Amino acid sequence: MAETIRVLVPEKEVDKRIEELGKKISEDYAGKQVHLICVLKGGVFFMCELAKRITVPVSMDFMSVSSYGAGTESSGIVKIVKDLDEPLEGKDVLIVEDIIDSGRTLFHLMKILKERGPKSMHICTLLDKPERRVEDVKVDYVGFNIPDEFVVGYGLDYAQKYRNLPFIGVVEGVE
Ligand SMILES: O=P(O)(O)OC[C@H]1O[C@H](OP(=O)(O)OP(=O)(O)O)[C@H](O)[C@@H]1O
Ligand code: HPA
Repeated sequence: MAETIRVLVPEKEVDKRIEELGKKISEDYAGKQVHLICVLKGGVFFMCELAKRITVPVSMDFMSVSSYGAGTESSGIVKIVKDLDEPLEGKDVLIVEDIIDSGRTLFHLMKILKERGPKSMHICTLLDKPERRVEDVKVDYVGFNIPDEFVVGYGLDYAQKYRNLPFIGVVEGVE
């Protein structure tokens, strides 16, 4: 059977939720500058849309990480493939992710970034799969809690495809 995509969260709902998150973040960071960190590649679509809806001053940086594999299951111990350009010292940092699944990536990434002396560090994710959590990470802003299904769109890929879909979909018809 050919793979197909079933819509899980339509574009309008995603847009509306990002608007709400932008408003809440703008309230919570009133009087401050928020330093957004995008975890590439998946986080890029969400971060751009979110940043447009934040009304306090915003700065942005990007990093790319890969997990050290341990057999078939990723260990989540992250290796920095592309580091941030700017130091984090004294900044109010908000890490922006497309999805938190096992929590391993963020658990290890937070440890590395906290050592760089940010004034504060919080997490914002478009999607959260709480059922899949292995590492305990405190997530401050969540777009949608979703069931344990493999999703694509809005930055998320299946074999590097579908990142450009403007909605969240579930891949069907694959083994
Ligand atoms: O909570 P976890 O189980 O660690 O999974 C979440 C991580 O997996 C995805 O990245 P991926 O490695 O697929 O890279 P990509 O963003 O470049 O697609 C996602 O963007 C998170 O970084
Ligand atoms: O459901 C998912 N889809 C795409 N990438 C992912 N990385 C962790 N979970 C997912």
